[in-house]
Amino acid sequence: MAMSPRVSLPVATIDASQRLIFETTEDQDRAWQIGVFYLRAPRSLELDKVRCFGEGLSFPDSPYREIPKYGELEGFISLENNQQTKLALQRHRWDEHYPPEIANFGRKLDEIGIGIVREVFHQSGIPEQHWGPASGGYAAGEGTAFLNFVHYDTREPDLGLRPHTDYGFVTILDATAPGLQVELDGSFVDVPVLEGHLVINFGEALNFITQRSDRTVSAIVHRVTTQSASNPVRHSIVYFANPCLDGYLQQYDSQGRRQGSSTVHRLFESLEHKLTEDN
Ligand SMILES: O=C(O)CCC(=O)C(=O)O
Ligand SMILES: [Fe+2]
Repeated sequence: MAMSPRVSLPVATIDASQRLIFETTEDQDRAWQIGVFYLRAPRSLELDKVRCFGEGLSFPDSPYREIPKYGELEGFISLENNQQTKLALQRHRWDEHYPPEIANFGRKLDEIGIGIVREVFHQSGIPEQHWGPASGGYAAGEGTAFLNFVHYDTREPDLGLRPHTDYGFVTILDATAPGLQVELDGSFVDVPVLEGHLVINFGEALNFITQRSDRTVSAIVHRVTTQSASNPVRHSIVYFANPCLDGYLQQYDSQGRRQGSSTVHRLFESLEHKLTEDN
């Protein structure tokens, strides 16, 4: 297979007060502009243990494969026309179906996700009283979130995951092997696994709610290359920070004036078709 160029991404950390810090303002500018960066993983996450849990799900006899489907988006799902197979659950079901340490891990990712979204709002100039309503509750600790455990079915010839942007605000990704690529200047480049770091990318809903503010973030197009049985096995832990799915998103400017809104359904529907339709 032809090698793709590798990208060098900005690196951020989360400080003790859950604020997102970049080494330089240029790094932060680039993260906002391209919509993706690395985040040093806080040690308290105990990623190794959570990775083990995810690996267990790829075995055919895993009891987690019996978790029922809740609608289209939750449960044990094999995505059509993609190799991606996943157990996906929204926050309000974590305690019912995940072991306590996994549900707690999800809540630690909630804190990170909220910290990142709040930093985006800080930079946007949107007055703080609007952050909750603008984000369908997410910035105020509501909204919803998915904690998904993903693997790639190498018996299928498809791409691991077709090119797409994520729907929500922020995606937090931990992957064990190469395969993720992002689109920069019209071509796909590899995002190497950086030990001890998560990959963060911004989604469409965050782009939408910052569009009329002082600082808009981009939602980056990304994909996962076709995984074959001879590749190192790619497992990933994916957390999606989302608005309440039945709610609204609001666009505010830095004067606190409402400039536009959308139902979450309307924004997400258009994106779903792009990912799974055969074309
Ligand atoms: O598995 C990965 O690395 C990427 C997953 C992803 O992009 C997604 O689920 O939206
Ligand atoms: Fe994605």
